[in-house]
Amino acid sequence: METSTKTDLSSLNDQQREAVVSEAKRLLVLAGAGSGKTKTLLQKLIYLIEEKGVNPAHILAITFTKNAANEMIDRLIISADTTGEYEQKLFDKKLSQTEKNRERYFQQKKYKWIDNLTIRTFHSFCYTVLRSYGVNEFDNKFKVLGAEQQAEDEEISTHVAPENTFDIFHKLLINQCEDVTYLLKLKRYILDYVVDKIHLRKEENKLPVKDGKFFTTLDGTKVRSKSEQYIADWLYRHSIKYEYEPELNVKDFYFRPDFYIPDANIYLEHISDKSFSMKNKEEQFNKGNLLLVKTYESMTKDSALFNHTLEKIIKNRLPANYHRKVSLSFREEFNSYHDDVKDFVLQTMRITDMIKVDNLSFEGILQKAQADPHERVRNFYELAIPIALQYNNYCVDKSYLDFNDLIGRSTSLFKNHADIAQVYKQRYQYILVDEFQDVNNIQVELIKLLLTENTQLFCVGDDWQSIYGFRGSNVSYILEFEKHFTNSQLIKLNLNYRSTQNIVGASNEVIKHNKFKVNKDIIASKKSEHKIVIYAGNNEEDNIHFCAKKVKELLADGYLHDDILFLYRRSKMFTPYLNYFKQQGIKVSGKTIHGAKGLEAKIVFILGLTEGYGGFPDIWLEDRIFQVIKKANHDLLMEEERRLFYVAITRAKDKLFLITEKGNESSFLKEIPENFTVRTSLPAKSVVDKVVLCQKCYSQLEKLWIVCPYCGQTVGA
Ligand SMILES: Nc1ncnc2c1ncn2[C@@H]1O[C@H](COP(=O)(O)OP(=O)(O)OP(=O)(O)O)[C@@H](O)[C@H]1O
Repeated sequence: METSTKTDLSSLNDQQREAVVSEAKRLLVLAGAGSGKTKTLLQKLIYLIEEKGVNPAHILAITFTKNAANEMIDRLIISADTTGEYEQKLFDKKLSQTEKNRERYFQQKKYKWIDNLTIRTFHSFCYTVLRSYGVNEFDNKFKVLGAEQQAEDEEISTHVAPENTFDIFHKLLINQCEDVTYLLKLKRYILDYVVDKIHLRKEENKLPVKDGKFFTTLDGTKVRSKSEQYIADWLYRHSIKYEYEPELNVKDFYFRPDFYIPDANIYLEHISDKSFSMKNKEEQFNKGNLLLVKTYESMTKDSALFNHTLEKIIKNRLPANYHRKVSLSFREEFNSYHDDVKDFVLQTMRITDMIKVDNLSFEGILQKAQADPHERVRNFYELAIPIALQYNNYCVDKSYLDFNDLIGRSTSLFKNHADIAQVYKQRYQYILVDEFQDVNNIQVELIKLLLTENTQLFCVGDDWQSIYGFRGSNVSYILEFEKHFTNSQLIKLNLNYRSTQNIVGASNEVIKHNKFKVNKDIIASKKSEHKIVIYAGNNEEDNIHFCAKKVKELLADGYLHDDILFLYRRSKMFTPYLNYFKQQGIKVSGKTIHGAKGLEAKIVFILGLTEGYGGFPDIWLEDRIFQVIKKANHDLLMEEERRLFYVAITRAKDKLFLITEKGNESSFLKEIPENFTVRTSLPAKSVVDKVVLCQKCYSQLEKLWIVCPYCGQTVGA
């Protein structure tokens, strides 16, 4: 097969070249950030076709995102296009993304050898497998669920399900709540663990407690103890009206008994070891000839017995014809708790996803959860698993496949139909996988089902950049590659072409704190002219002003808007920055760190380097609920957080700005030795504020600000 391009082995270093020409049937290229993994993989593709005469139709290259697949195709077209026109169009700001996609499509058709290659994401590959053969396993006229990813893939987007996953789960939950027992159990769960967060109470005494009342009853009343909550819930479930702590003055003084039940005309006091003596109050009841019933904490230990007691003392005193029918509905019950129900739905979706990624059984997980010592965990699964099972049935019924199903159904198709597997095994004699550190169990199973002894499997990845553990990826496939793919060859790439010495040095030092990794000595090919800048403002506003000021300076120094990239954990962190930048006429792009995988920029700002929620590290997956499915200890989760920080740092080519907050700095910042960094500060803002200047002079002054005009002190460059 003649390609119009030439393998440029001379542009590769020794290790990259060794990987490209290797004849190993199983090969892992284990590399550091910016060491040319993608470049090596592309050269391998070209080398196979051009030097080895491999028919492109026999090559399957798998990426994780549609963007990565497109980038691979773009780089192949650029290498084939001697006119340089395609590259120009690709970077032409006047062309829209749709126009660029169309151009890619035409170019791909023009170069037959590129068109004959299969360069796909795992999902789109499985999508075509199931469109062709799915009738043997499921239905080949299926629709795909999973909004964000679909948008990236034109082929899949033509068969998108008309509803989204969240709405399906939510709808199924509402239907399930027609069963009143389920409804009230769900409400109790949400009130306890989402609204009241009773499981966090011991550690966080700071939770807002109004007037000592902490526990929320099923009808939304705030009461003082779990036992009072139990009594109130019992009354609610039996549709018996009650007043909580009504004010009473019988004869001598005012006081508040725990409950009054008007239809039975009785007062109820629950006595715990914390209760004050009842003597004086009981006298008042006698004087007023009112009926008081007492329940005791010891009774609550056995809920069946306590129910029976309440039945006896309350129901027997209700009028014989007492019948207060209240029909409970999802809408009414959760009227004030929409967001909390949403959290429950999202958590149910997450565990459904985790169970499917690891190909586990839903019933098995329910059983395991029931043996958990914590009531919260047991209750969660008892409520969530029925919804997850209904979701699966619903998808079958509607012929929907979500992204896990696409892979799961393809693996079972290959397992159950050797003849179909054979078609693919024969077709793809070369399988190349990018970002191998991100594979999950079902993806590896799929790859294994496509291999014969003679297939060349070529994987590239960086264990230090594995950041999708929370979605089910399993870094051990790269760490223990040899165990999964015997007789494999390992080639390490350790020269970083992207970043300067300080950036590479800092990233090496940070990652050293991880134990679960392959050791690599990554060295920088570029010398450093700048240190990494750490800025700790007093608050977010300070940080926004600092970033705006720096961006203006960088633009004035000749950098382009496109050279500057802002990175953060969650998109909403960037919103206040963007708003201010817009006011200032600054255009910069921002990405979540997960979304910046594989990208690079001359200047990188990393926002939110603080401790705690939303900062670094933020070990949100450390919830006992997830541990039922996947054991993950604190140290391992911490390591993934550190890898996320590593990915962020290593996107920068020349200059790196780390933005934190005074007094609340991320512990990861301390892992960077001081000789790589410089700390900076803005001129004291209050000083600048006292000077009333026009905007133009203000920004001039900010830029040149060296000496405070009042005290003469140097306040910053
Ligand atoms: N042998 C080489 N000589 C010069 N430059 C190279 C070489 N190999 C790679 N590069 C350059 O280094 C940069 C990083 O390469 P590439 O994007 O392939 O790295 P990567 O390992 O996939 O990075 P990451 O995993 O961090 O996203 C690119 O700008 C690339 O052109």
